[in-house]
Amino acid sequence: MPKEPVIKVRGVKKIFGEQVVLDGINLDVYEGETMVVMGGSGSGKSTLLRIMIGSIRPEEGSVELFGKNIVDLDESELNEVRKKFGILFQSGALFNSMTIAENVALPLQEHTDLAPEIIDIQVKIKLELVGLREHADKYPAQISGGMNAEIDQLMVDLSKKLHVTSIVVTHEMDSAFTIADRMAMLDKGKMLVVESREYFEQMRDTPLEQAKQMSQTDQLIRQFLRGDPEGPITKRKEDSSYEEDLLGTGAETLREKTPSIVTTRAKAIQ
Ligand SMILES: Nc1ncnc2c1ncn2[C@@H]1O[C@H](COP(=O)(O)OP(=O)(O)OP(=O)(O)O)[C@@H](O)[C@H]1O
Repeated sequence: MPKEPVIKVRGVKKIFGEQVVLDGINLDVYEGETMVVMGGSGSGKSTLLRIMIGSIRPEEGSVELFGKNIVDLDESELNEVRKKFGILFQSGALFNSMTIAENVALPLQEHTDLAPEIIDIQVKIKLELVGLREHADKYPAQISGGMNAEIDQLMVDLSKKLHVTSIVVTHEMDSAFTIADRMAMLDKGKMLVVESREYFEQMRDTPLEQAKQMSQTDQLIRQFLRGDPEGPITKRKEDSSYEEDLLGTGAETLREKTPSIVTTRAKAIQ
């Protein structure tokens, strides 16, 4: 594995309103590896991903993609960098009124000067790579059913064949363990741990008696991976007030604001 990462996140901090959603995040992703980002609901996974693709800017820190800090780029410079990577949404994000082949051709038509016959060939190659060449003229709705289970294997195959670098956010643990080379776990806006898949497998498979000797962090990771009802995550929830549990770190802020909201409403009623 080369020393320099293709994606280098350093000291990223993101604040929404008064809530610190990401706090000093560091992450390196190396060429050809699949990095799975995990974490509880609201831990900041989507926000981190959105910062990494330049769709939102952090208050602090840098994100280097292919050696370029994208945090300082303007929209047209960002679009140049964006040509080097793809974004796949859970829902597919395909144009439903266009065939599969037309969907794949679109970015090539929009962003390159390639002749139509070259684009045709490229589309066929791309579809063959993902096992969809025979479905080229179908519409997205005609092929979506039953494809989900194949996506994991597809990612593993493509990563091997093309040496693609991937960052995946998922809640599905089976999927995470199938595709990941390394995994990163976010917890309440902080990067808890970035480790090999084997490390996380070891955490997940540690028997309860042995797990009791582990650090709080390892026990938290173990509970998260196993989805166990008991453990440090549950304890933390039980120890927090209902308000904190409901509103997270924003609870304090909202509490401060509540009187003014109430006042405004009262005034409106009068
Ligand atoms: N545009 C926004 N404005 C205000 N708060 C936001 C915004 N986007 C995200 N947040 C808040 O930031 C926190 C982290 O959200 P984020 O969506 O990154 O979490 P997540 O780990 O992806 O969660 P999930 O697994 O539920 O999708 C949450 O408290 C969320 O409410």
